Amino acid sequence: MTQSPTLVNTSAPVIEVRSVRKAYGEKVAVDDVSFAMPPDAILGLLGPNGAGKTSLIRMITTITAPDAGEIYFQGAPLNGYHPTQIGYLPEERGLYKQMYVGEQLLYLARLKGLSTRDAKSRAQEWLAKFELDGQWKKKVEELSKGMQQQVQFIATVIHEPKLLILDEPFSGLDPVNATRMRTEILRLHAAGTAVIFSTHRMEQVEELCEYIVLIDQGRNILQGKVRDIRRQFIEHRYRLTHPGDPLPAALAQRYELLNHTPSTVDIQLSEGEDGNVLLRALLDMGVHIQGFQELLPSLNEIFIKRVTRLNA
Ligand SMILES: Nc1ncnc2c1ncn2[C@@H]1O[C@H](COP(=O)(O)OP(=O)(O)OP(=O)(O)O)[C@@H](O)[C@H]1O
Repeated sequence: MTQSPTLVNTSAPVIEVRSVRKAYGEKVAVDDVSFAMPPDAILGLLGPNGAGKTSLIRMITTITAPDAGEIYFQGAPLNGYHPTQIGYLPEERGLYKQMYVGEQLLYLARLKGLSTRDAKSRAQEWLAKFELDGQWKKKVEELSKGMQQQVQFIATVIHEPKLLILDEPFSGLDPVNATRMRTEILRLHAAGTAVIFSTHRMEQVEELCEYIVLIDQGRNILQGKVRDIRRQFIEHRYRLTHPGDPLPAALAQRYELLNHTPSTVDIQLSEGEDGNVLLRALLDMGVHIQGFQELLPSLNEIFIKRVTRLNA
């Protein structure tokens, strides 16, 4: 039964997961996971296959309940009202293939508490945004896979949820439609919607997410701001871009050089050595510097490093 909203604390984390555990028989899928998601954040929920991400999302959306621990939504214990504040696009798409697109959107929007009138006008508006306005009377099975995905995205956002949970939202979309969906997600976020974004595509996470939670084998192994995490994994490496002339021999004698290309080389410093001192040394050696940049590890490198280290 849907419960009425409890007191909403808009400065509280939109979702707070406290020591949550979930097992399926002997298999512990989520093991003592805790994190708090700042209001209006875009948070990347990451982890290798089988890490427990879907199990966690299913608890946040109240599809299943934790065996232990608590989940809070805007400061209140998760209850039957909260699903109306959440939009979830699961990785397995789940539209009724035989239903007409318009009818389906109205049905799903009504389930989320919209009046028929609002549901209809919003469905028409959203379909027009995705250039699907001619599809109202088509059966879902008559649409391409990418179009079905866009219709399901519309069903996920039509009730203007406070929290959007998107599992691989861009998979199967061509670049134009992926860009269109990304624009709509960012527009919703700018209007105050918090987003949990689950994907294996790290470049998308770097582009969209300010925060990440990384889970592996059911446990939360890394969390925080992407910027801070990248700094934590800093490797004291600098990329020099030069015109392609041979580099002075003294450079290779003094420093470890990596990843040569005709016009770049990465220079490894040891811990405690200063990038500014390196820059000065390059100038003193007469190197023609076209570019000089500290290399921060990518999320992909951090993911592989953390996950393989723990599984070794
Ligand atoms: N209904 C279930 N019954 C038994 N085991 C399950 C069930 N659902 C998930 N599991 C197991 O729990 C673990 C976590 O699965 P989950 O689907 O949450 O991972 P995931 O991080 O979403 O993986 P992926 O990235 O591959 O989608 C896996 O070992 C999986 O086999």
